[in-house]
Amino acid sequence: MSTSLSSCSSRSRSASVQPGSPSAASARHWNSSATSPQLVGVVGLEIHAQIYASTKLFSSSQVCFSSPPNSSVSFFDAALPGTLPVLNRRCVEAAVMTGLALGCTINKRSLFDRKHYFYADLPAGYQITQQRLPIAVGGRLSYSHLVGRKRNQVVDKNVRIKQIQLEQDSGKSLHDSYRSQTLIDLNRAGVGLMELVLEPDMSCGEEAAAAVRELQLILQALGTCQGNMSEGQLRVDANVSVHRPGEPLGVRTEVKNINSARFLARAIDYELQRQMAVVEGGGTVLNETRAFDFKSGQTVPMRDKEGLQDYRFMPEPNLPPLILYERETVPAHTDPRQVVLVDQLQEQLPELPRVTRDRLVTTYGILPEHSFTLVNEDGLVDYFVGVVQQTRAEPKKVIGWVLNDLLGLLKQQCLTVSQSCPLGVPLKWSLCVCARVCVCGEPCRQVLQELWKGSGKSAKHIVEEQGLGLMRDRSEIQQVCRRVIDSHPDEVSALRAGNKNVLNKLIGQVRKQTKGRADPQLVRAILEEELSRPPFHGETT
Ligand SMILES: Nc1ncnc2c1ncn2[C@@H]1O[C@H](COP(=O)(O)OP(=O)(O)OP(=O)(O)O)[C@@H](O)[C@H]1O
Ligand SMILES: [Mg+2]
Ligand SMILES: [Mg+2]
Repeated sequence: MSTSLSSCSSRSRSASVQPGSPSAASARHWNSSATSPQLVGVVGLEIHAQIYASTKLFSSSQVCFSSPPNSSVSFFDAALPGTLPVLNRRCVEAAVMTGLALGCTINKRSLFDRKHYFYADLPAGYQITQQRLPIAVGGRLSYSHLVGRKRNQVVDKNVRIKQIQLEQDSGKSLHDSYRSQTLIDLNRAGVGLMELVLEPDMSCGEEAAAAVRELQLILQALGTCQGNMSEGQLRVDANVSVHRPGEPLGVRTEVKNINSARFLARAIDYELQRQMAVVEGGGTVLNETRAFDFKSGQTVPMRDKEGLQDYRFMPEPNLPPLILYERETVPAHTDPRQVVLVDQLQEQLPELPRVTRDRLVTTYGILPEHSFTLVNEDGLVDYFVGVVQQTRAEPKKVIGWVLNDLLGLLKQQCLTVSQSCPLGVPLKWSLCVCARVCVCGEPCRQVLQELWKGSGKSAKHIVEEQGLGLMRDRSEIQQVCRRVIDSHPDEVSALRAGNKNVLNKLIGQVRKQTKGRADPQLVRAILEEELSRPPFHGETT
């Protein structure tokens, strides 16, 4: 196979080129030795985001992930004859907010349609969706991914959004292999979904995973979807094809219902490899629906979706067109409860993750890659900002402490910052104490570990009890500095020869020998002072 998928950066559309334009795709990828260009991957996603609402899209049944099977099913959800849909205002607002945040045009008039298919967990035999005229069109999802050996170079990319449509979720089929039965749970039937259809602007699994992670953050910031992929709140269908740049797009396969960003990347890259092998072997790719088997890491054809689907779309006769307004266009005497105002929702949009990251970098001078980690972890931005404000410690020190020590502990316990409440409050105070007393490093880690055990002792108490406070005694530190200088002759000569970077190594040694307690600023000052003196006779020059 002539194309490697180890990295998509060489084959992906770069930040400076308008995504999706044929010229962008044909501008590179030519194999200098070959007469025809190499095959490249094309990826387009359909993302189903479950709307964060207390009730379903067209009924008043509760939405609850963990309720007992079939305990939240209204007559309408079960498709009993004579029942009618009543549109949930909250779902409409969520779709409008999502569209606005992604720069879409909001259609002031949109329509509902029936999409028919036969499946046991779809009792009506059709799903209500928005095929002809969806609520939002156009728009763009900007995302970044970190590349480079240390993953510290930020590459910005864009993917165009074709449309966002409101639709119903289906029920769930639960397969009981022991009894050879399939059981149906209709709790999910009729839950509000936003289907976001993305244009085929991506070229590999890594890009698709980064785009989905960014969308997840945006939806969470908006509060329109909780975005928990493992609970199925965000499910992705990956459309994948290969072609030679300059030629029409290849036949796509659709890998259905992927519920983790990591699996999404793996499924797409596997599927690209598979299709490239087919095309290079002279075969043709079939337009089929496939599933990802995470155990084998392979995609396999789905038996139930063989052949071309005819959904027999028709207008939904029980729902009038959905009309949205701006404040100025609301007709007189309209019931305000029946009105969704687009301009009002626009004003209510919160700060989006991209803006938060930029703000963290400019306000606190932290590295861009650190701003990504802060924003990616639920509750960590507020935590970081709170600690900086309360301690007035240098943000660069706080970020080191938060990312290295706090996150390490949280990961061990499989917790997020928000979940660590009620520990959150004492933790914040412990950070304050640590920032004042011992700045960062090993002593802070010890304090945190003690607090985590829940002994009830305060951070200050632990610092005093274990003698973890910052060491500020000049003569004590000077002695350690001298010992370190004497035992590192090569480093000292390198420093004296002008290699200033070596100083950090010596500072590190002093901190190590004092178990991280020596005040780093004092250590630096003493080392510089000691090393500025002319060497004694016999000492390395
Ligand atoms: N050649 C291609 N290669 C990869 N992706 C493609 C290609 N052509 C279209 N796509 C992607 O396929 C998706 C099509 O989604 P859309 O909802 O319009 O139709 P569908 O998949 O036929 O319908 P359904 O909603 O029933 O799955 C889009 O995300 C689009 O970007
Ligand atoms: Mg679709
Ligand atoms: Mg599809």
